[in-house]
Amino acid sequence: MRIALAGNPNSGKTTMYNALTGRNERVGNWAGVTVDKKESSIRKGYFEGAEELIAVDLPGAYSMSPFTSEESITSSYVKNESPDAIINIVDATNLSRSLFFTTQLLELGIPMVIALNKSDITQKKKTEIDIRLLSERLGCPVIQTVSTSAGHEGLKQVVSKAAALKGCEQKAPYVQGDINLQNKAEVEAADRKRFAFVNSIVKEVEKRKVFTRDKNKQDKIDAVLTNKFVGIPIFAAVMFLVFYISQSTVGTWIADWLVGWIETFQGWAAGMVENANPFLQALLVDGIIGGVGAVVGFLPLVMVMYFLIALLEDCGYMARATVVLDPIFKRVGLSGKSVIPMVIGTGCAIPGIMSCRTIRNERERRATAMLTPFMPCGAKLPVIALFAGAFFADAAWVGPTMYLVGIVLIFLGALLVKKITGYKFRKSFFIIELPEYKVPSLKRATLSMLSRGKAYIVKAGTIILVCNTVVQIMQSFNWQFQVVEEGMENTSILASVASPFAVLLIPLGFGVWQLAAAAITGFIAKENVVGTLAVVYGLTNFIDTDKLALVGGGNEVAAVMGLTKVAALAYLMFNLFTPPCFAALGAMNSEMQDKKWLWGGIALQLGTGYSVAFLVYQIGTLITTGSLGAGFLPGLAAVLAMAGVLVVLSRKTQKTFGEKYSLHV
Ligand SMILES: Nc1nc2c(ncn2[C@@H]2O[C@H](COP(=O)(O)OP(=O)(O)OP(=O)(O)O)[C@@H](O)[C@H]2O)c(=O)[nH]1
Ligand SMILES: [Mg+2]
Repeated sequence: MRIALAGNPNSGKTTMYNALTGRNERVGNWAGVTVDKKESSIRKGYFEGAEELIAVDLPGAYSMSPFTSEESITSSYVKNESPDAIINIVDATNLSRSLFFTTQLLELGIPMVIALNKSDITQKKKTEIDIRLLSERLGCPVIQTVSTSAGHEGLKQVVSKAAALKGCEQKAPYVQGDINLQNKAEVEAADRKRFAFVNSIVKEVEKRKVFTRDKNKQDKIDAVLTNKFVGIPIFAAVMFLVFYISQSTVGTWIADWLVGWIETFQGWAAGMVENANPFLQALLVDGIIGGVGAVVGFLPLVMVMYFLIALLEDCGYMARATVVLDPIFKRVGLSGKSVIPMVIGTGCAIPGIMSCRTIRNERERRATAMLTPFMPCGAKLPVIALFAGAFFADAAWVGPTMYLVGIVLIFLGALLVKKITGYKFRKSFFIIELPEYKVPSLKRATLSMLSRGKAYIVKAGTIILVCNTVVQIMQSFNWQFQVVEEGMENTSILASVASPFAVLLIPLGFGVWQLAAAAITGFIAKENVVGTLAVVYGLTNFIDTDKLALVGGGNEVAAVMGLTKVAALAYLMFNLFTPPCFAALGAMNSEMQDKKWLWGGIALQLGTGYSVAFLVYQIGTLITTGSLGAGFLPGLAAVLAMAGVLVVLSRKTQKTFGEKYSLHV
């Protein structure tokens, strides 16, 4: 039999689901973590009886009349697929809000048990709830539970009660008469009546120690953290700390330590296969062990960051941060929650895009998924470092400028998306609900870190590995499948594939096949850019292709590439702000679930990268030399054509929306 877990957001449904089934679905200390239906069978320890029980975890909902897409998953599931029983998870700390949905569920006539969850918190706060009376008033069993402690007696009782109820009839305590659901006033009046009914029950059954000191303290902290003026500086400081710990101290210590070990191991392995076949040596020592080394050097930074972010999520801070940032993000058509994908995206765009899940509004979610890759990810750092080292004497402004440009592009891109999708005619419902503060759980943070880190490791281990091999072959062989000799790099397969693209890049200041080739391998994975440049320019003496770093000779590297500073900057930005990598596009695809949005996103990224590089190169060249760079006119034509498409698209939207929303008298 099938048992649905339904209730308000953040009431602990997924926590209970994980406890009952032994699964490991994502939980988080805020509303709207689960967005899909999930099902799995309940472990035997929780009930007696031979029949298989299947638990169905649903997204949280405040009401049966849905106004977000996740809520409609929930209401249509319980209405149309009639589960055999419902466990209604009620957040005991927020009884009156929860029971609104409860009374609606009870009207469906599906046997139901109420799990009065988070009862550990109510106990601590000395809030008393008269379970017996509540159960009597609602006409359904009520059981206290604590989902966070697996094996809790309450969980067993809830499951066996739900199983025993199959086929039983329960009488709904409140029935809403027939109303016209299209009529807003009627619906509101009915909702108000229901609230009055619910409040009358709550008054009877609940005795709060009016505002405990604890609650006051929380409110005071919230007043500061979500304050209009200090909230943002606090957020900036917290983020600075996260980056400082993960990128400059703890993360780098772990990385250095690991890389040291790998290098020792690499040396040892090289000694072992000294006399073996050179192909085997190359494959094992440089290919596999070296490749692992490159990932290991960067993974700890990402993992430490994800761990810290998970702690911030779990203790309740991130929910406050999204509230502070929401007014800013809303202006450009994003959600306060968009900040989380963007922060995560500075590690790797894939988990970043995947964390868009918790954004409830579909448009905001898709727009965020499309824009997150503009945040320079960890794989782009070696590219930035190479260009900063070779062309700008390691100037400190290069790195931060790239992040700043990324943020500006996100906002501009969001405005564009808003214009084209007619966003301004749509309301964004950001339900400001602040979860309780709590001591973050190290276990949950570790799990969250691992699941996000896994996305990166899988990418490194599959797509990148395969594509890298292909690129290696393309750059080492010519079309006759003979090994390309040094100095003859322009006869390789890669060169012939890249050359036609190079023509398109002339207006950007870098129309040569080598740079085009590196940009193309960069689409596969940004880690490749540095390695490909080293190979196609014969710079392997100056660039360590394992560590993807410049090892002295910055000026020589610059001389061999033959780029002006301005063109180098344009090339760097082109690599950073064109589509990220194949794997991230895959993540975008699965998050957006709409081909139009996916291609729109890719086009936006391509157009942005191209236009930014064009502007940087042409304007920079004009300033530094007094005349425009090569290919100005064709480049301008291309950029204007793209701008033209955007104008036409947004005009079209304005028109259709204008018609749709015009007032007919
Ligand atoms: N103290 C306490 N915390 C709990 C309990 N159950 C869940 N939580 C916490 O409540 C938060 C929300 O849990 P989730 O399981 O993600 O909630 P959900 O109902 O699935 O939320 P949505 O998916 O957003 O609808 C998490 O931080 C949990 O650790 C409980 O019994 N006691
Ligand atoms: Mg959930």
